[in-house]
Amino acid sequence: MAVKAKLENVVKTPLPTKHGEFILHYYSNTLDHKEHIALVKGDVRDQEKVPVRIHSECFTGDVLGSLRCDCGEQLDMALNLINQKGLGVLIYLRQEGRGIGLLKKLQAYNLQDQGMDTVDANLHLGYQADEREYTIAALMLKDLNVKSISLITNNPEKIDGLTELGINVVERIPIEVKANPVNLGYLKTKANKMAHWLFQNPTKTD
Ligand SMILES: Nc1nc2c(ncn2[C@@H]2O[C@H](COP(=O)(O)OP(=O)(O)OP(=O)(O)O)[C@@H](O)[C@H]2O)c(=O)[nH]1
Ligand SMILES: [Zn+2]
Repeated sequence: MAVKAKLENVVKTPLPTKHGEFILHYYSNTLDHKEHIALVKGDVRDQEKVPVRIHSECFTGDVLGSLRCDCGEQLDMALNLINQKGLGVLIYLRQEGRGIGLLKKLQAYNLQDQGMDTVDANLHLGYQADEREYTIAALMLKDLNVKSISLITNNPEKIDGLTELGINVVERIPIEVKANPVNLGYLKTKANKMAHWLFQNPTKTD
């Protein structure tokens, strides 16, 4: 696929975090002009099977600790995993609400409180279940010169999307957090309607 967007690695700076030391790479781009970030651990250049997490922004989960979803815990888990391995990349993509934005996601939450699931709420608002795409993530991985990746995900669409964009995904690392009473229905919908690899270990179901 021909990608016309231009991406520039504008700033790199060390970032010590509670999960360990990373180098933060700030990117600008001509596709959506948003501030996408890569947190890089170790020298990933020309490496095979680099652990990569592509995290989609979730203000409510990542910043506020919302229990409605699994995003915040997945973010912590992914950074810990990459730190432990001493090598890897966490890409923080500004695709809030599976690409529909914060306002629409909050409206979707209200629809879910009226009985819709996370997929039907998106459809009701006039969107696809998932509006995300991964061109910018693929360009960032190309800029970082990783040869092949082990993608940290439960989402088959992410693997397909990146592969179509020319990223060599050679392995998957699961990232399943323990469900809580608030997000259990949401996670079951992701498993049943969005084909996420969740609840596959019988000891993890309710
Ligand atoms: N529209 C909408 N977006 C949501 C909802 N709950 C979480 N999100 C967003 O979903 C995105 C995260 O998607 P997930 O499906 O949890 O995870 P994923 O990144 O596709 O898959 P994994 O790699 O397996 O974690 C973030 O952008 C969240 O803001 C919801 O009910 N509706
Ligand atoms: Zn979330």
